[in-house]
Amino acid sequence: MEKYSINQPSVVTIGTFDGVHIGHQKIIKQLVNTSKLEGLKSVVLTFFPHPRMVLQKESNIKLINTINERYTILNSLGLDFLLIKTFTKEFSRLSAEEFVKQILVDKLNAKKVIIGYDHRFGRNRNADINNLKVFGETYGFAVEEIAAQDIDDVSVSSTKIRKALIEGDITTANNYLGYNFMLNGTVTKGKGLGKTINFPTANILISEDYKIIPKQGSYVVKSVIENTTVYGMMNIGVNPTVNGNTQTIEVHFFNFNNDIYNKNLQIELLKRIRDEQKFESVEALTQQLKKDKETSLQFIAAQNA
Ligand SMILES: Cc1cc2nc3c(=O)[nH]c(=O)nc-3n(C[C@H](O)[C@H](O)[C@H](O)COP(=O)(O)O)c2cc1C
Ligand SMILES: Nc1ncnc2c1ncn2[C@@H]1O[C@H](COP(=O)(O)OP(=O)(O)O)[C@@H](O)[C@H]1O
Repeated sequence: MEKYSINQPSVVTIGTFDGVHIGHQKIIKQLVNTSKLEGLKSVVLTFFPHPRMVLQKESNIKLINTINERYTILNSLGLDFLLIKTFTKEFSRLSAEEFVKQILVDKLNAKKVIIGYDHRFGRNRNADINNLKVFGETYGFAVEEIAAQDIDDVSVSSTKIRKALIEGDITTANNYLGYNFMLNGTVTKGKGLGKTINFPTANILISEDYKIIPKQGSYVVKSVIENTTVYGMMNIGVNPTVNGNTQTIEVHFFNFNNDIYNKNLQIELLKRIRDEQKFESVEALTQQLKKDKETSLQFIAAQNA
C-alpha cells in the first residue's frame, strides 16, 4: 500500500481484523453505511504481519486467517478500498500524531474515522479515542465511536475464536465467525495407503506456518472442486495406527474419484466428529472410517434438510 493514496474524501476504519468475525463484520457494515450516507469512500486499513508477529516474535501467535483469506473475506464486504499496510518495527515507532498525519490524513484523505471505544494506536499504543478526537480537530476529520455496548452485544473476539479452534470446538468458532472456518492448501502425495483401504485421502499442505490448525481429530468438511460442492471427512493427526510421527491433514471426499494432486483446495470445517485414535490394526481403522462416514453423511443430510 506504500504507493497508495486516495484522492477522494474517505471514511476509514483501522484494525487487525484477524478472523473478520461477526463483530468485525458489524463495524464494517457501519463503515459502509456511513460511506453511503455521507458520500465518502469506505476504506479499511489493516496490518500484516500481525503486530505480535513483529514485536513479540517469541509469542509465536497463530492466526485464524492467512493474509490471503483475510483479504478475500474483507473484499467481499463491499468496501471501496482495502489497504494492507506492512507492519514493521519502524512503522510501530511512529508516534500517534505521525500515524494520523502521514497515513490517515496524507495517504487516506480521512474525513471520518470509525473506531471502537477501546482502540489504542501509535508508538507503545499510547493514544486512545480521545487523542484521536483532538487530532481530528487539528487535521479536519470527525471520529465516530463504536460504543462498548455495541461491541459487548456481540461479545466475540479473535482470542475466543482461537481458543475454540485449539479446543476443536468448530461449532463455536463458526458461530462467532459467521462463516465456516477454512484451511487452504495444496494436495501432496502421501504414503499411498488410503487407496488400498478404499479411503483415498488428499493430503493437504498448508504453507503459512502462522495459520492455526484446529485440535487433532476428525471433522466433517466441505469443499468446492472444479465448481462442484463436495463433502468429506478430514483427519488432523499423526496417524498413530501406522506409527506416523508427523502431523498431517488429510481429507477423504465422498462420491469422488478424481486425481487432485497439486491442486489448491479450500476446505471448510463443519463439525468435529471424534479424537484421533491408535487402532490395533488397519482393519479396525477401516471399520471406524466406515462409521465416521455414516456419522458425517447424517450430519450433512440434517444440515441440508
Ligand atoms: C476422517 C478420517 C479419520 C481418521 N482417523 C484416524 C485415526 O483415528 N487414527 C489413525 O491412525 N488414522 C486415522 N485416519 C487415517 C490416516 O489419517 C490416513 O488416512 C491413512 O493412514 C492413509 O494415509 P496416506 O493417505 O498417507 O496413505 C483417518 C483418516 C480419515 C480420513
Ligand atoms: N474420494 C477421494 N478423496 C480424496 N482423494 C481422492 C479421492 N479419490 C481420488 N483421490 C485422489 O487420491 C489421492 C489419495 O490417495 P491415497 O492412496 O490416499 O494416496 P496418498 O497417500 O498419496 O494421499 C488424492 O490426493 C487424490 O488425488
